[in-house]
Amino acid sequence: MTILNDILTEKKMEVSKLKKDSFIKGPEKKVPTFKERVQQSSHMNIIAEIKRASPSKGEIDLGVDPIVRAKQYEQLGAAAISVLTDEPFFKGSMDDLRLVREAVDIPILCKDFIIDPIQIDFAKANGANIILLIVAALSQEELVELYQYAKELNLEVLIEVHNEEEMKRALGLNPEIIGINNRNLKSFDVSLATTEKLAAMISNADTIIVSESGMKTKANVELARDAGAKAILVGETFMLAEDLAKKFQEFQVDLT
Ligand SMILES: O=P(O)(O)OC[C@@H](O)[C@@H](O)c1c[nH]c2ccccc12
Repeated sequence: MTILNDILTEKKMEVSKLKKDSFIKGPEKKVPTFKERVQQSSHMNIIAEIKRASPSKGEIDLGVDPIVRAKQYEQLGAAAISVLTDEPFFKGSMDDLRLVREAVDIPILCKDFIIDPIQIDFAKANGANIILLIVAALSQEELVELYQYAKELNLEVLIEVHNEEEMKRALGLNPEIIGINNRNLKSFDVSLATTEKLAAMISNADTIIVSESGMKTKANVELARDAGAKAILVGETFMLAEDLAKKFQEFQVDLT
């Protein structure tokens, strides 16, 4: 059993308990899209993550105040904020997402393992603007269905891939945003060569490439940029940074 299988088993149980008519909808906020933010910026676009814990790292910062942290990220110029909402493995919650929604006016990514449309409704009700679809967790049919459903709800979709086969499947949707995860979900090993290898498969210059996971140094970010990434997704390094502002600025490398 891989960790992804464990997570998906748990997720199925969670989904079976969700009921559409029980959602309390927060007020809708008009914020720019992630795509617009990327198109208007000349430096590396940062999706800054609120990550309390993870299966690979264990506890990172269980007690983080999501409101304070989200405001910091926004002030530092984040293009978007990623909020992990999975509870069993990442210690996040939809409450975190809702609090962040109230605190900031930039797009928010609901970072979870989505396997059912009801989770997309739930994410939207709590203020998400972007959802994550992990190709490795879905059949092609499920991927297409969930992608279209999210689009109908006016959400942006980050389609995440780890290998060539998944990239081919993702490209079949002609998506606007593709996330390349540098972390191998089975071994947890991180290799930025994944971004280099998979970004080369994308021929549509309008596709926004997000290099995800394992960004630790400015050189890592430059490598992702040189491979074609216009955005990076950063969790651990920001959560553990002694000087967040300094780290953040270091990662906002020039794209031109
Ligand atoms: O903490 P890191 O190494 O900077 O990684 C952030 C993000 O890419 C990672 O949290 C992530 C990428 N894809 C995911 C899917 C589910 C949960 C988590 C993730």
